[in-house]
Amino acid sequence: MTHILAIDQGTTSSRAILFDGSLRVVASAQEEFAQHYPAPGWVEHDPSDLWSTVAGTARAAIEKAGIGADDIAAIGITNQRETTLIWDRDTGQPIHNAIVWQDRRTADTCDALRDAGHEPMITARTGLLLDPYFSGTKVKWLLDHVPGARERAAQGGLAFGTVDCFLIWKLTGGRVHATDATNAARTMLYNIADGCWDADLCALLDVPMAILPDVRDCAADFGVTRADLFGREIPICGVAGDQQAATVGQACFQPGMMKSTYGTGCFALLNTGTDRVPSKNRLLTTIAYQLNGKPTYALEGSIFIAGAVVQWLRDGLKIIREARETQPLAEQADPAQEVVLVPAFTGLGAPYWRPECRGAIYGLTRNSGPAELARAALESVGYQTRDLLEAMRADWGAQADGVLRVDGGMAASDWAMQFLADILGAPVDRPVVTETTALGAAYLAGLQAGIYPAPEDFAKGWALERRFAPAMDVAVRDGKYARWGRAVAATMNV
Ligand SMILES: Nc1ncnc2c1ncn2[C@@H]1O[C@H](COP(=O)(O)OP(=O)(O)O)[C@@H](O)[C@H]1O
Ligand SMILES: O=P(O)(O)OC[C@H](O)CO
Repeated sequence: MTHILAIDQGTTSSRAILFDGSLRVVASAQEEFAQHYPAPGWVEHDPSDLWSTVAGTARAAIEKAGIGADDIAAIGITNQRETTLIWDRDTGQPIHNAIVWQDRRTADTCDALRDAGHEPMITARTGLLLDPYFSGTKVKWLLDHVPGARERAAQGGLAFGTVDCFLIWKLTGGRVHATDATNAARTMLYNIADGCWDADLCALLDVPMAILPDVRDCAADFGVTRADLFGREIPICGVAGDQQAATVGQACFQPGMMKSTYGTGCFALLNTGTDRVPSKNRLLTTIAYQLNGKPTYALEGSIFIAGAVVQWLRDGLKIIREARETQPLAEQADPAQEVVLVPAFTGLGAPYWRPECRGAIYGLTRNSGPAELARAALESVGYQTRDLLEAMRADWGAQADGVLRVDGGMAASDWAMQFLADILGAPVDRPVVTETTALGAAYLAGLQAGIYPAPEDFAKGWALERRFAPAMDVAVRDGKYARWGRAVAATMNV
């Protein structure tokens, strides 16, 4: 029993990756699933798609590896965060589609809570800002809108969970209703200072506490799978939200260490140790991981559009066929043109939090073409990251170690990573293993199962593939960043 199965349930696909006893990838499988947009700004997932792609990819990875369930010591789960499900405890049937983190349907509820003066209390207790992004208002929406849900919840017949919690329920055949502290921290119902569900917040959002799951450490006992799923009961030993799992996978265990993951969006986390740092610059305060009952905190900056801007070049503008074509295009771009793209396609996230904002392009000339747009798209990801790091520096001073560890699909772009280092004026480190999210989940499970070493020793195994050192002239960097700042300000004023 020397392998760990990591389940990574993401926004657009589910992945299963098998790691061996030395944390090497042995086999993996991935499956995309449908996105549902029932109304403008609404995003849903069919819970049966989440479950079938997880079960299917897990079985496929095991088969590819040519091992048996007996060789798997434990399962680690990592997941898209905040996405909200409610199901019937008796039948296991979800009462509605999952409401996805990107969904904006509860914007009015958030506005009403803000107008009533509740935001400072919510932020002080949860570390979050009032935004439809988080689960709390989505739970309220489901209970308010699904016929009979409130009555059934009052009788104790319903269970709420984020995706990890739903998968644990399904994997254990309804025997375990539990989540981990990192996922609980994204619900807007969990008090990160006291480490418990907050009765006042639940009352404010009209959420009966009987529907809430048990909250456990990231490396803990989450029960065993149904024997019929993989041929044997396998213990579930590790759980963390995907950005927190990436923080673990990047071995950012020391205060001051930072990672940024470039997938569809970009999420940067700065480890602040045992300090629960309140942000004065509209970042989130969250739990990076929780081991042995002790939370380690982080400041988080969340950007909703990163790799998605490259998808837009491909699927919207159709000026590239594949994401990697952005690199040669950016290299060809006319240095004299200063095209700036503000990719606020779904509003602006941290540190602006302007859900109503929409994207804009500045500085077009008759000579502007695909090359200049591709460069502006890649640059926009660097600028947005600098916005986050400026806010982190302001919140936490010079204690940050100044090096940014990167991962995610877009970290494959050398051009984007070099620009990132240039515009940050700081080194950007890309590790050998960029599947850090699954690695983090596997590590947490293996730690609990006793087959992986303590965090200090795991951190020694982190290997650098390439460091991108800043090479841009300081005056050029400052000029470009100032121009970005003016472009964002103009976009917010439209
Ligand atoms: N070589 C590349 N250059 C630029 N962007 C890339 C490159 N490779 C992948 N991407 C972008 O990375 C994203 C995919 O990363 P991934 O980590 O798989 O995302 P997610 O888990 O959010 O689906 C896509 O948005 C894609 O446009
Ligand atoms: O599924 P991803 O990788 O897009 O990550 C989504 C985040 O967890 C949302 O907070």
